[in-house]
Amino acid sequence: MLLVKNVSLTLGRSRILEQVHVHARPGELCVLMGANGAGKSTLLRTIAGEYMHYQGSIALNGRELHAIPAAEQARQRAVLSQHLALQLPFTAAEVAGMGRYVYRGEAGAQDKAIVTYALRLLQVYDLKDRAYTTLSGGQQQRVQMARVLAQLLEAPDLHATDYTGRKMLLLDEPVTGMDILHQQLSLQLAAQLARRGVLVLAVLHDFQLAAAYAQRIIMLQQGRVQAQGPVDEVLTAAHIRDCFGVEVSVLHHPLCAYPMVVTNTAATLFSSSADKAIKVC
Ligand SMILES: Nc1ncnc2c1ncn2[C@@H]1O[C@H](COP(=O)(O)OP(=O)(O)OP(=O)(O)O)[C@@H](O)[C@H]1O
Repeated sequence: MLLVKNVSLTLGRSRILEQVHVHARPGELCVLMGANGAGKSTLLRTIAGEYMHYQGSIALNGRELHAIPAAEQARQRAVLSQHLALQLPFTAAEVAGMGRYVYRGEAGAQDKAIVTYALRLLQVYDLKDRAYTTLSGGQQQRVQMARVLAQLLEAPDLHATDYTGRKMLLLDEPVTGMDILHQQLSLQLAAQLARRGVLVLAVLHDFQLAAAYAQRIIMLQQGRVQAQGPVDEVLTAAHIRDCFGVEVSVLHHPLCAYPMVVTNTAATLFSSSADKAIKVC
């Protein structure tokens, strides 16, 4: 269980998170949503132990983050950060293999089997010997997903282990740059991990993907939680208008049980004077 209670965070001179209160249970795929700059990545990074000067409380299974040694935290959770820049000429397999560093220095046979399994699941095994820097953006993102999967798994089989209460996966915009097939594949993997007891917290911008895969959505606005709860309760036209300033309709999906968010293109975002200014530019 992850319990974030009244967490506030200041970076530089700016208050980025304000009295944030969220919780997530093992086995849940929770999605963090909100406009650019709302504080999603900062919240994820704070939970990942990157900003330890937070005020309030962050507890994992009843233990305050401050009390969990960094090495233990690294074995409990895997983090996919936004905009990972790697300049050194590592191969794709070496990058995925970095996920195993938290367990031991030298990669043993089991580590190699897990890395191979993760690369195959993300369909990048055939790229394993390529220099990571020469891969396309979407391919790099799939290798990064393989890295966090390799960090999380205890066996080269997604279904072999029950991770309940032991593992947390933090994903910051995991499907950015991926094509539609690999977006679905990556989120299905995250959902499978959740079914094996992993607590998954993912930042997503796409309402459709959030509706399809989340059990709960947490919507942030200017560093505060604007809404959190089941998909149907949070993905409403009113919450989306408040958080994003966009008029949408929320419809019933004709085939699936989740809601469908469509933008109302008739509602213009520009006043006529702003419109003129754009044309002049
Ligand atoms: N190290 C920092 N120092 C000062 N301000 C920061 C720092 N990191 C982030 N911020 C500010 O905190 C706010 C929230 O940033 P954050 O990256 O968490 O937003 P986000 O919701 O993830 O946005 P996006 O959707 O654009 O990724 C932004 O205004 C950002 O400029």
